[in-house]
Amino acid sequence: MTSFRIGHGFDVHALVDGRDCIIGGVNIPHDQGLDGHSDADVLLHAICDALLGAVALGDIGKHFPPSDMRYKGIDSRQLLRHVVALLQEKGYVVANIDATVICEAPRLGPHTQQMREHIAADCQVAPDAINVKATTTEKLGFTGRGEGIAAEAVCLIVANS
Ligand SMILES: Nc1ccn([C@@H]2O[C@H](COP(=O)(O)O)[C@@H](O)[C@H]2O)c(=O)n1
Ligand SMILES: C[C@@]1(CO)OP(=O)(O)OP(=O)(O)OC[C@H]1O
Repeated sequence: MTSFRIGHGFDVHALVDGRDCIIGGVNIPHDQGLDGHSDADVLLHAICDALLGAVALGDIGKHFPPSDMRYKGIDSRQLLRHVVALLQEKGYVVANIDATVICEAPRLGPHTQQMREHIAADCQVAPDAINVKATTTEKLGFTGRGEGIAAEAVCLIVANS
């Protein structure tokens, strides 16, 4: 019988002056960027947590501690590729991922296709196995006030044998 597992991830990073706004591996033009120990790619972090959750391997902070200087400023695509390798060691491959980025600004619609292509390449799947959505919170809450950006992701993984 084919073995499937699901996972869920959620992440938030603050919007601050003087940082790049990197989401889904795309550097998006914006007057502020995301703060963090790494490049603070909130979408890729939610996806890493979903994949780690699916194989019961904890979370991103366990594998890449923010106290470890090896991860300072790291491109989160490297973290995602490492997580996918861990999945493969456990005998699983990605079936599909669906994710939502939550922010008032910047507008993400023009960039979601490129995000999908990056995520698909890093997960070694076709782009149509990856979906990236964007929503505002109608100016409500910390995302609505532009204080930060949140992302959620769910994934399905399948045993590769
Ligand atoms: N940062 C964002 C937020 C939203 N979008 C797109 O706008 C649509 C409407 O957003 P609502 O919050 O009013 O539902 C949404 O479906 C996205 O396509 C965006 O591009 N960037
Ligand atoms: C990605 C890591 C890497 O040190 O740092 P941050 O960029 O601070 O991101 P976070 O989503 O808080 O996850 C923790 C860390 O694993």
